[in-house]
Amino acid sequence: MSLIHVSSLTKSYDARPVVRGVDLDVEAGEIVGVLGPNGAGKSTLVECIGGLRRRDSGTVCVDGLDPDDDPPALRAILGTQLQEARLPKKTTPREVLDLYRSFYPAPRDTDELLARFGLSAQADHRFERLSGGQQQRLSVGLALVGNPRIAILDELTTGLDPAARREIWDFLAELRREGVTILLVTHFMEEAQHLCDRVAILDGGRVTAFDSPDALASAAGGVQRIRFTPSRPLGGQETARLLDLPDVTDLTVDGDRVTVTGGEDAVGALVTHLAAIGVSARGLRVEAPNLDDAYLSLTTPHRSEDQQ
Ligand SMILES: Nc1ncnc2c1ncn2[C@@H]1O[C@H](COP(=O)(O)OP(=O)(O)OP(=O)(O)O)[C@@H](O)[C@H]1O
Repeated sequence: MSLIHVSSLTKSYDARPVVRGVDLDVEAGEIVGVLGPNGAGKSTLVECIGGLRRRDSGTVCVDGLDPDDDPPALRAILGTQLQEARLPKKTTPREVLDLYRSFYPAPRDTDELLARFGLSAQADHRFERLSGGQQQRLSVGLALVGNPRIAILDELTTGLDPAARREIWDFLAELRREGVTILLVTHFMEEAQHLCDRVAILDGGRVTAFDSPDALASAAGGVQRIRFTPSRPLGGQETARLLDLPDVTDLTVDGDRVTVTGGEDAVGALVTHLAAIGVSARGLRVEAPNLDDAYLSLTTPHRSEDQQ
C-alpha cells in the first residue's frame, strides 16, 4: 500500500462540505503538491492527513496508521508545518527548537537548523521581534526538527524573499534524496514545477487532476503562445490573415507586439507565412504550455461559497 492512502475523505464545517470525497495516494519518497484556489479545502485535507483535524468519513492511512487515533508511532515520523506559526511571543527560536527536539527520538541539531534556515543571528531573539519571513522559516524548521520520514508543509515559502525560497527548495531536494516523503500545499506554480513529482489540483473540495507537472501541462491542450514584433507594421487585413493560418486559434496585438496562440504547427505556419510577405519576426519567443495553463483550466476562479 502507498505510504499515505486517502479514500473518499469528507469534511464539513457547520454542515458546509469543504472536502468532498477525496482519493489520494502518495508513495514513499515522493514530493506531492496540493494546489487549488483559496478555500478549495487544501489545508483541511492535509490537516486531516496529519491528524490535526478529524475527518467526517472516509479512510486515511499513513504508514499503516490512522491519524484520528493519534498514535504515538505516527507522531514520531510525521513533521507538520502549519499555515500560520502561532508561537508564544516571548520565546526564542533556540528555545522553541530545543523544546520540539525533546519530543523526538532522533532530532536534528538545533544549531544546524538555525544555520540552515538563516536564523543563527536571531537564535536568541524573541519570536515577536522576528520578521514575517524569519517566523516562516522557523515554522518550517520546527516541522523538520524531528527528522521526520513524512513532512506536511502548508505554504512553506509564502512571504519569503527569493533567496530564502531557493534555500528552502534546496533543503527539500536534499530531504527527498534522503528519502523523506513530502506533502506540500502551495500557491506557487514555479515551486510545484520545481519540486513536485506529482501535483493534486483541488477545486471545491474535489481532486480535479493528479499527475506530474509536465503531464498536467501537456494535458492542458498543447496550446503554445508565440510572441514577436513584425519587422514592419502589419495592415489590418494582414493581421486578420494570421488567424486563418493552420493550427492558429487566437491572436492579440498590443502596440507593436503580436501574440499568436495555437497548436504545435502554428509556429511553422506563421514563420513561413511572414517570410512569404517579406516580414521577419523580431524577438520571437515560443512559450510551451505550463502548469499555470493546467491550473487555470482545472480550477474555477473565485468560486463563491454558495457554489460549492
Ligand atoms: N475551523 C473552521 N471552521 C469553519 N470553517 C472553516 C474552518 N477552517 C476552514 N474553514 C473554511 O473551509 C473552507 C476551506 O478552507 P481551507 O483552509 O481548507 O482552504 P484552503 O484551500 O487551504 O484555502 P487557502 O488557499 O485560502 O489557504 C474555507 O471556506 C474556510 O473558510
